Amino acid sequence: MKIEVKQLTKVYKDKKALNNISFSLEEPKIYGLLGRNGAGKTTFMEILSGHILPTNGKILINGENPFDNQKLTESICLIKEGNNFKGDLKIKEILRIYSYFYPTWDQTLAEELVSLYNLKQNAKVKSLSKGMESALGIIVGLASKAPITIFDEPYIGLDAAARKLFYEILLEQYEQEKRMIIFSTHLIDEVSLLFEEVLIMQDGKLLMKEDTDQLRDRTYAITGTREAVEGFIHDKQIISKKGLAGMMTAYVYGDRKQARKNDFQVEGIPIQELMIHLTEEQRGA
Ligand SMILES: Nc1ncnc2c1ncn2[C@@H]1O[C@H](COP(=O)(O)OP(=O)(O)OP(=O)(O)O)[C@@H](O)[C@H]1O
Repeated sequence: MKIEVKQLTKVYKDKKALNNISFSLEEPKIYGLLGRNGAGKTTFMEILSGHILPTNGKILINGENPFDNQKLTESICLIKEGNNFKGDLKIKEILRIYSYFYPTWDQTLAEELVSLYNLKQNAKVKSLSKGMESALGIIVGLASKAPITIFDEPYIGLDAAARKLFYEILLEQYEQEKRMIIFSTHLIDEVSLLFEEVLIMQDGKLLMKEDTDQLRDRTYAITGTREAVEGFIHDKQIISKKGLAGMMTAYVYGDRKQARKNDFQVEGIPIQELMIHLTEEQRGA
């Protein structure tokens, strides 16, 4: 699948939720779509899924507009934070409905996951706890095997063990058959190892789109005495710096070999930290 985002803008009354963004996604990868509250992530995913129209610009999937386009929407599965399913339906009915909708649906996987998550096929959605309802969303997203599967903060109420199970199955399924998975979450530390590429949004703009390994290679954290670190970073591009009791840690762009030569303590920067500091840097600018 090829997703082309061209000068995409969405305005709600006086709020520009998306502000003229352009990029493309071509490979079956696990993409992390990150950003602070209100950055525009959900709006982007809703347009991509063909649920809402942009104000200006467009998204093309394999050259076509996803809005009102069943041929395309049966290749896209969006699992939202909540309210994915009608309350009066039973779990087994939901699985049946989705099996009709998605040509790639895997009923065996769906049933396996229903029992792994201890759900009852005859239970109605309205009788489920928040976590159970999230589990059902995850099951549908995984079993859809849709070539574009989108999870928008899909696990409200799910405990840590249930989330871990989700990551494991997601990865296992992805390894068996690669597809485009777009994953938006605020629990970045937990999932960042799954991401092959990250997209960071800020105030309706795309701040960064980069391969995770490359991002890890071109950023690092150094710690040392304040004087030594200040001396080292004065000609470097800095993401942030923080001093405490005569010591300092700085997040830096560049090749970490030079820092190693200087006997600093050198480490990678967790993606969550990067996201926080990049979006702060931008806000302050
Ligand atoms: N239906 C709507 N009507 C009016 N404003 C909206 C609507 N949907 C979103 N917005 C506004 O557009 C902006 C982007 O919202 P969006 O939900 O896309 O952000 P987000 O990155 O998904 O945020 P979060 O991480 O909090 O879910 C916000 O300022 C939000 O208030």
